[in-house]
Amino acid sequence: MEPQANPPMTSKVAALVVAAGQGLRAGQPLPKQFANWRGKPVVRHSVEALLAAGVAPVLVVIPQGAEEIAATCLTGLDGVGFVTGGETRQDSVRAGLEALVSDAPELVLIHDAARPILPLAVIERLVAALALEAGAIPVLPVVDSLCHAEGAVMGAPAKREALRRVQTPQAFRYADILAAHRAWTGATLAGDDAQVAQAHGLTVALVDGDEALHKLTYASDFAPALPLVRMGTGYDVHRLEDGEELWLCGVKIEHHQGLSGHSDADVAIHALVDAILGACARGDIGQHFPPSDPQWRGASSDRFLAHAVKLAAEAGYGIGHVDVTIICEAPKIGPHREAMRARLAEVMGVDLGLVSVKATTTEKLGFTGRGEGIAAQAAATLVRL
Ligand SMILES: Nc1ccn([C@@H]2O[C@H](COP(=O)(O)OP(=O)(O)OP(=O)(O)O)[C@@H](O)[C@H]2O)c(=O)n1
Ligand SMILES: C[C@](O)(CO)[C@H](O)COP(=O)(O)O
Repeated sequence: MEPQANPPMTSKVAALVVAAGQGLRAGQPLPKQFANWRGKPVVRHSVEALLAAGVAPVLVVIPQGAEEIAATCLTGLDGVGFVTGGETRQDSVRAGLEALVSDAPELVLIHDAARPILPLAVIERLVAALALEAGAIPVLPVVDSLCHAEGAVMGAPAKREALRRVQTPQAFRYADILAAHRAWTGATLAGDDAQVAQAHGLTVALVDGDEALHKLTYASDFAPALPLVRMGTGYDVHRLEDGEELWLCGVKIEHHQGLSGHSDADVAIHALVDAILGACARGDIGQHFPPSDPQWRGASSDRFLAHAVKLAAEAGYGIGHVDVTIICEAPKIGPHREAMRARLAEVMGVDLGLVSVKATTTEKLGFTGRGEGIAAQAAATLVRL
């Protein structure tokens, strides 16, 4: 028989979603499969994906006594049934397979509820592979080098080229995997259903997995998703006075007056610091470096900028770009622009191309127009590291 390249998803494919664990490592207030993740209960994500793929029935294997919470998590979904699981994952899968006996589907997908994102393409690859083999599993290559551990020291190196990370769903011809589970006599538990199948003499095909199938295991997996890009703005004003130095964007400029105020009164850096702090929601410059604190009197503003970049990095972000606008009648900023860009880039540790410095006047209007002070505004984008 010719192998079917891309068989249509029909009711010949059933699914077991194993959701009977305790989720202890995830440290959630309730078993992780019922906890909320990216807007809905963990288990609901993959059940919806299976139903949308045309898989039926979808049996969800749940802990003893969890019918109510499971029903709440999956409310409104047709074609879903519940089965009580066992003490181990293997027991839970076995219970689910036995519950499918009367349906006797041709194929079955066995999936961890703890892997919420289930791409349709993976399901299609698995089902296609079952045209040739009794089982199929999604796998990913290993990117790190590998070694065995001998206590706290390194044992023999392992060849990563020959190894794969195994995900779920794992797909099988139903009759074969049921027989394999029934026949399991291993002294220890199998790592997954593919190992049960292999022990029964079945051949298991490898298909491409997907990083999106990541298994939620630890509390950190439940942390809110950080946006890819964040944006902040800053604005500052300092008074021009006789007898003061003029520092703008970390560059000292010869001028008949200088700016007075917090630190070296580098109004442009202050606006930029607030833009970066704003982008990572870490308050403003005055919170981190209070003007009342004598240690900042006359201090170089470079250190505030370096600190803001460090706080952004601690929040998981690097500088995407910065754009500073200096608002004054004098001095002329143009002759200093490149030195300013270079200094900001150096302090922030970023490429020059990510730094923009601009200037404008207010047509002699207002305090900047009258030369009483200089204002600056800044925008910064942060990108997830
Ligand atoms: N007796 C069990 C144990 C696990 N599972 C399911 O198997 C999947 C993979 O297991 P794992 O991530 O280890 O989940 P838990 O066993 O719940 O986690 P922990 O070990 O942290 O308690 C999960 O969807 C889990 O609900 C199950 O159905 N029955
Ligand atoms: C089935 C599995 O998800 C495949 O990678 C994995 O073996 C489950 O292991 P766990 O220890 O039950 O999380």
